[in-house]
Amino acid sequence: MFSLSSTVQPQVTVPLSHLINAFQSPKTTFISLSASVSQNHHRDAVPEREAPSSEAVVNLRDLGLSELKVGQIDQLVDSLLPGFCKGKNVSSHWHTSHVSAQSFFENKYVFIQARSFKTLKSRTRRLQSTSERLAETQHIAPSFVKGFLLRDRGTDVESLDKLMKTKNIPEAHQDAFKTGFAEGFLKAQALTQKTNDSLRRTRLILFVLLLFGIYGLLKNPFLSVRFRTTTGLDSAVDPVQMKNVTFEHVKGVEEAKQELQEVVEFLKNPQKFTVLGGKLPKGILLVGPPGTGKTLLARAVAGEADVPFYYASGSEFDEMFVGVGASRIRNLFREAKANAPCVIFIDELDSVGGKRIESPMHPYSRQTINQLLAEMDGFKPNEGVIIIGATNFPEALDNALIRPGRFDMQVTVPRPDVKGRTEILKWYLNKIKFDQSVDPEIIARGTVGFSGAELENLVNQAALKAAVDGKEMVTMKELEFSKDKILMGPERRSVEIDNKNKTITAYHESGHAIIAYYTKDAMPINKATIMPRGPTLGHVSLLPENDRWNETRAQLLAQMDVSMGGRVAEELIFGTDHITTGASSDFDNATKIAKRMVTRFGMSEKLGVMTYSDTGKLSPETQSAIEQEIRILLRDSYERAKHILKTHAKEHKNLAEALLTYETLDAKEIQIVLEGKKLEVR
Ligand SMILES: Nc1ncnc2c1ncn2[C@@H]1O[C@H](COP(=O)(O)OP(=O)(O)OP(=O)(O)O)[C@@H](O)[C@H]1O
Ligand SMILES: [Zn+2]
Repeated sequence: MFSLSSTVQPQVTVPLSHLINAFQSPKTTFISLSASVSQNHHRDAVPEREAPSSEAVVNLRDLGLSELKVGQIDQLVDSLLPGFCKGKNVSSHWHTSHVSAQSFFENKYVFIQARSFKTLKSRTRRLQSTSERLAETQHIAPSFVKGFLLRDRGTDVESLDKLMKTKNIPEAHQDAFKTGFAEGFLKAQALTQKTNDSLRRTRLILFVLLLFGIYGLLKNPFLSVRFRTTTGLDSAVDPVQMKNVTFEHVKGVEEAKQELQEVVEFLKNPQKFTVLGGKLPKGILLVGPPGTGKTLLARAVAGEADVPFYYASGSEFDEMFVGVGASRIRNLFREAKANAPCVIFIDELDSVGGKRIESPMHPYSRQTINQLLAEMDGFKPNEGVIIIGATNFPEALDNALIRPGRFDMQVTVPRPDVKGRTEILKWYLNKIKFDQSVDPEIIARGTVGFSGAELENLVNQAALKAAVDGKEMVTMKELEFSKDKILMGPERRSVEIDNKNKTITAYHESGHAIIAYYTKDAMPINKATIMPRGPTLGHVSLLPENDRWNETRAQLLAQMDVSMGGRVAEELIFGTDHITTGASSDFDNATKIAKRMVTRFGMSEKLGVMTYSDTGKLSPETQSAIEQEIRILLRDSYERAKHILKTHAKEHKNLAEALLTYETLDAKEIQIVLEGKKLEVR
């Protein structure tokens, strides 16, 4: 690996003013846009309202009986009877004049009607259009208009009657005055009606929106959890039927599946177990690193037995409010017992059942644990409820929880081995389109330590990469790409690396590759690249044939030699004065191996088979003896690497040149180059 010790990360600096502009410009567009929208809206809305109106109508509209003003009456009179008011003193006492017993309608049409009447007819009429009403006025206006006039404004009607008297309107003009007055009133009514209608409509829309809002609030899982948190104690618990998840879906954890098989049998037929007097554990603890399929296994147990599955996460019970966590546990168990046989799964058990009794961050955790313990003690083993807990830190669990009668069965769910990884990769590859040349085992060999979830992610990322590149199928290239991305960070294609550095990197990486290729006990090469990725400028990846449970002395020495290859290449090709800092992580690696060989594996003749755990506490003599041994191992390794590179100088040069041309070479291509053949042009 050619590591980048002091690369300055490119930073994007944007002047503050640019940022402010960037924020303001969309804002202004938005404002101007919304302004234009509202203008349009007005442009549309105004004609609709104004359509049949004229100057007079606008004035008459104000003549709603409740707000009838003397000045306006004058205007009205003036517009209907021009010149009539001129020279006359307008009485300002009309409001207080004596109340006539009859309205002007009664006078005219001799229609006696009780005041304050309100009929359905009148209401419907109000909804009719103004023009229709105007046409009708001649015929039915008396009873209809009167309905409005008399509604509850009797005094005003009488005042109007009086007004005509005080204004001394001549007999001949009185009818015209009255008709004009009635027309104005009707138009005012029509307008008020329209406004009321739209108000009612708006209210209805707002109400419906509010209902939707509340519904959404309750449906949204995040909000509903919050909601439950605050409303308290009656959290709803819904089981999930897990018919579609079975043991078939969980790959590479055969032992765990076997152990859980008997739990499935028990759930399928609890009576069978009771008859024989067998006692099954109440709680099963799944222990393993994140993403290894613990949740999936618990689901599969419920799915295999075809029973309800209750999911809860430990952190859900962890409440700041007294009693809420405990009450949730109570609810969960009550529901489950009512639906036995079933599975309760508590993920992150450590966050509810951890040993943090007096922590101020979790003031009521003790209460919650106690409730959990009480519930677990509270039902009989044959009741048909199985509690499966999952944790990454079993050592953090409260001792009371792992006592017999509670979580008394532990099932380890480890990271998958090479066989398990191959199975998981095959399982997820079958869900996407992949090329026949894809060999899942090669990817499995290069992904030591990956969990099931990480392998699923690897396949998914490869599929995404293939889609982005416009490919029809996923090939090894995409799988390798996503593996490297997960392991070492994304490619840094944008970094401009000058030719000199590129050449150094090419020789450095080829150095590693040559040593790996010509050393008997080294791991086979998988790939060499000079593409910068994460903090490195290039790397060579090696693949163990199998997960290595044990390593031999020869294998450890070979690993050291391969590490040395990079620096040795720099020294041989560019000279001692031009060696670079790029080999630092190679030396870290080699030193670590040498140190473990001496202090832990008993592989140094001088220091024997003794282990030295805390080197700081050793005598100075022993310390220097250890250092001496480590140094010898490293020096010998360096010399071996030098020897190999000198012997294969030609191959070294060819490989470096091929890397400079192609950037990345896979195992086959490296072999072709090292055998002195020509690479096919890609
Ligand atoms: N052994 C496996 N076989 C198939 N798929 C797996 C396996 N392990 C993990 N996965 C995939 O990874 C996802 C996440 O795994 P899961 O949630 O079961 O892990 P977990 O061990 O419960 O993790 P955590 O400890 O973080 O809760 C699963 O939904 C599944 O898609
Ligand atoms: Zn290196």
